[in-house]
Amino acid sequence: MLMPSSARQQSLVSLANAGIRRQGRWLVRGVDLTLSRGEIVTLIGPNGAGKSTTAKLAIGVLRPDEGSVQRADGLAIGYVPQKLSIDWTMPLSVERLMHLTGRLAETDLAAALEAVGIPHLRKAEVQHLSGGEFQRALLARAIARKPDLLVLDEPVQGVDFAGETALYGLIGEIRNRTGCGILMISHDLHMVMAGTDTVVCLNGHVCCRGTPAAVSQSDDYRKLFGAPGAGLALYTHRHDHTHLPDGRVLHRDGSVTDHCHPDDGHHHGHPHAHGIHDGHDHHPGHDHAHHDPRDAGAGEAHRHA
Ligand SMILES: Nc1ncnc2c1ncn2[C@@H]1O[C@H](COP(=O)(O)OP(=O)(O)OP(=O)(O)O)[C@@H](O)[C@H]1O
Repeated sequence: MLMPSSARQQSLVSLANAGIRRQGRWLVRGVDLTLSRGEIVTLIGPNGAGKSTTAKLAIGVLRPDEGSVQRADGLAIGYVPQKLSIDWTMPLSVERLMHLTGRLAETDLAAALEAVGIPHLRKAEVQHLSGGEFQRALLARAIARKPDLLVLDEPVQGVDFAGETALYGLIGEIRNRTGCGILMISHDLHMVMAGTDTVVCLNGHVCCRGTPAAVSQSDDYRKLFGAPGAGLALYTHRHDHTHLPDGRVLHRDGSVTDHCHPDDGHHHGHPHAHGIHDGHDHHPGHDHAHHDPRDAGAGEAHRHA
């Protein structure tokens, strides 16, 4: 599934004026959306805006009552739903969770757990996993079948800010490595991963769309979320250095120092991103106090031990 450059623009799924009506009410209507190989599209919108419904339309769980949905022939889909119907009173290992949606070859199961960084949790009980570990297990299950299209409904739910960054990094890596297209759902723009190509803001209909930065500036987005969108600086800033596992810092010019430089674009009061582009790894001794990025002028305070 490596991505030849010619295949990059291949459309995987396309919704045209799609709508779903239930009990006399349109849950979503007039949705136009195209997702290509190698692309990350994130649906945002308030509760009940129709994000999950739109994702279900895209993967074919729901058929449109209006408009059309086209999928590439033989499209393999990996889906991580928002909610799972699991009997939490029954013991369930990660390995069995992986097989629940269909028997997996041993090599694919092992490779998927390795890819999401939890091979050691193979026999662990799902009930005992942390939020981040559980999301990784679900991601492993979805990628084990080598999907062309990965649909992730709130993949960072129950995960703290640092875990969220790591998960988004992982999702970006999966996209880069496999070339799959990714349709993600988030509640709000501040949760959107840095590598998102297009944000589609839903509120029963498509209220606006564009790059994360463009959407943050749109009047429709601001009306809907009542936020100034200042937090989007968070997603556009790129680090020019990487924290090595031993705590030292590798700079873009190849030099290695014990600490960050004050002008590294990484310090107090500086709008700051963690994303798939920045190669920024967290490590002990690098403390972060995250402000709510929806606050105007929000940044991130760092304390380097
Ligand atoms: N089968 C159904 N019958 C009737 N109404 C439904 C059905 N499925 C969903 N809805 C309603 O459609 C609306 C959109 O639901 P959906 O789950 O797509 O929203 P969402 O944007 O994903 O919300 P959230 O952020 O809360 O997960 C909601 O008001 C929901 O109650």
